[in-house]
Amino acid sequence: MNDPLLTAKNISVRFGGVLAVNDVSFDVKRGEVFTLIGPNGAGKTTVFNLISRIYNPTQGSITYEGEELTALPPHRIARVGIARTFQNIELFEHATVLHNLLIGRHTHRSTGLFAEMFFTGKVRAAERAHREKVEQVIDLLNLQKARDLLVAGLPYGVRKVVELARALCTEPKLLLLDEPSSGLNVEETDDMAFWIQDIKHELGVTVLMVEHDMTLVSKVSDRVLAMNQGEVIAMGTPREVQSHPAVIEAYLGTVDDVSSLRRELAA
Ligand SMILES: Nc1ncnc2c1ncn2[C@@H]1O[C@H](COP(=O)(O)OP(=O)(O)OP(=O)(O)O)[C@@H](O)[C@H]1O
Repeated sequence: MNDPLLTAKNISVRFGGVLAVNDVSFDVKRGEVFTLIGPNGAGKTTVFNLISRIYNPTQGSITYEGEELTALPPHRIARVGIARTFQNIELFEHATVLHNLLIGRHTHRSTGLFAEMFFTGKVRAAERAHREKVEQVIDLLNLQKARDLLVAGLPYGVRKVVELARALCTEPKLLLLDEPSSGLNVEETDDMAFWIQDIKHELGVTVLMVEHDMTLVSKVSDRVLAMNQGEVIAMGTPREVQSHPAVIEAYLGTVDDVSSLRRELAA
């Protein structure tokens, strides 16, 4: 658990005149849930998008399993074992849950076009393996009842779990979760916390997430990094970070976030 899977060193990102991320360093250890928090505009999404290769850093380096991640084009990240979910769910709405999950397996396809056209033994065996993996994920996230339903007809909370399932079907080492609780009610957020803990304990997947809901953050995170105005202001356990004076100060003015912090501290 102490071995870093990902290391960000002195990363900065500038968008024109805005320094969105300013000299940020951290590492994510294998097997942990590492969470980025901070008020709006703190730079969390920008850091997240650097790791999922949507942006390039203006300065600094990010290594993943010892290799420079910033040299990798965005379409290659799934191949090295990085999967992500989106704040606004991105699924094929008019396909079933099962089909969405099978699509999530495409990074593991190693059979050629000729073999696929003639559905050779190798293709049949690969197809069976893909289905088995998908069924395992369906069982893990308790999606049996939804497996043959169209995504378009599912409640929002279930779609969020399907998106998580699709990311897991790629068999990631690092799972990037972009605000997993956004749009969920309290009960669904509790379920999400349960799935994240299960993913960590059952599958040993390392999780890096951006999250606003402090209850979820406290429940699932091993370590938390707090940012404000592009800079790191605190890092440590959820409790250490939430009671850090710089964090409390950064949240002042965003009343909802402060009350949520206080509720957590009082708990
Ligand atoms: N593509 C972009 N072009 C220009 N400025 C950007 C871009 N993306 C982010 N920014 C700016 O960078 C800063 C950090 O934004 P970022 O979205 O990373 O913050 P955040 O912590 O994720 O906020 P939120 O919680 O509101 O999503 C903000 O000032 C934002 O306006």
